[in-house]
Amino acid sequence: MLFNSSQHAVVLGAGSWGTALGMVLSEFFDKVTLIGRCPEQCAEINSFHTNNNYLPRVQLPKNIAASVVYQETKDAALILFVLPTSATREAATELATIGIPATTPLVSCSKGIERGSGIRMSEIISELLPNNPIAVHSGPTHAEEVSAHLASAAVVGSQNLELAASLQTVFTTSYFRTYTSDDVAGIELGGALKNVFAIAAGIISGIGLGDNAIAALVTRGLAEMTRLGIALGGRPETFSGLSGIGDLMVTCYSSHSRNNRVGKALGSGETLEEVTERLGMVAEGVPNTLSIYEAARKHDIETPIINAVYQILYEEKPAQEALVELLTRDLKPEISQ
Ligand SMILES: NC(=O)C1=CN([C@@H]2O[C@H](COP(=O)(O)OP(=O)(O)OC[C@H]3O[C@@H](n4cnc5c(N)ncnc54)[C@H](O)[C@@H]3O)[C@@H](O)[C@H]2O)C=CC1
Ligand SMILES: O=C(CO)COP(=O)(O)O
Repeated sequence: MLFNSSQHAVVLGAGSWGTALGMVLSEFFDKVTLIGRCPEQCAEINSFHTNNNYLPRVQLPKNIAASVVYQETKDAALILFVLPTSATREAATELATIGIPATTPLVSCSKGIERGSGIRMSEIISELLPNNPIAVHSGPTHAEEVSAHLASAAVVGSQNLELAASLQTVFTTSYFRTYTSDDVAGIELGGALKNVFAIAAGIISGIGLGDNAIAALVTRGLAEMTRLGIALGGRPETFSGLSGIGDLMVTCYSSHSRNNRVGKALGSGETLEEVTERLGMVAEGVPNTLSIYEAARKHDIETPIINAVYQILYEEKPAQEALVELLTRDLKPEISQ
């Protein structure tokens, strides 16, 4: 076991998921520090043990503190990246500049791939901090439910098996169960790709279609996720697991999903600018529709649902028109790669 309870864990990101994961870690570690950006929000966490903008009505454990000072990472036994994917490179650069010990394990918990390079978050972190042990954590886990101690399961992935097993213990409580895997790419890609299908599910609700359409989307979305995910380096079986179909289902069906809410508002006629401004939190599917669409073109993979979401978000194609185009594509057998 690589960790003991007297150590200090640091979570980069004091938003909804950083706070909920901090709560999970606080059951193992004596001290957990959330690194945020806003001094007032950190003061609220330290004084009142609440984070009302992100998790209203949740009382945080007393051993969770918050700070805007990245230097707090220097004595951490474990550092989690729970930031919007657009902030991962900047945060990893900051840790490299501070000079954190090369032995500190780093865990990426964000869901997306980088625009331009098309690389995964753990690859960005390893590029900037090449000697630190690296892992990823993902699954069907909305912060609102985890912070309310509603039962959830996730998966931690690392090629370092001792690290994966140690993190499994740290990430397990009476309400949160964590499995292990060594398919780091597959885990990250499932989490990234499902965001686009969750926007599509929201659009379907927004334009007034029913349960049949969502079931078709989830099923064909899984086929598309698996096809593209394999091309980008994941293993097929991982997409049938918690970080694949598990996360796809929760975000396509749950009203907690920010991506789903973005899609629903778009389907109801709001503009992308209006809905993202109102949300006030990150919906990774919005930037990731661009990065994932570009990755699919680069690898020449057929992705009709991703293409439709891209056209609705970025080419002003009316959702109804995109839907008819999807339904009237060339006919084919159900099982085909
Ligand atoms: N909310 C959820 O239920 C889940 C979210 N995730 C993933 O976790 C990641 C973070 O999402 P949320 O916490 O939900 O987002 P959020 O929008 O609730 O919070 C993000 C936080 O990061 C802060 N931030 C941005 N740049 C920063 C920087 N450079 N340094 C420090 N803080 C910075 C923002 O100010 C904000 O407080 C995303 O990739 C998301 O897909 C994964 C599983 C569940
Ligand atoms: O990844 C998530 C749940 O597993 C969060 O999804 P949303 O960003 O759509 O809320």
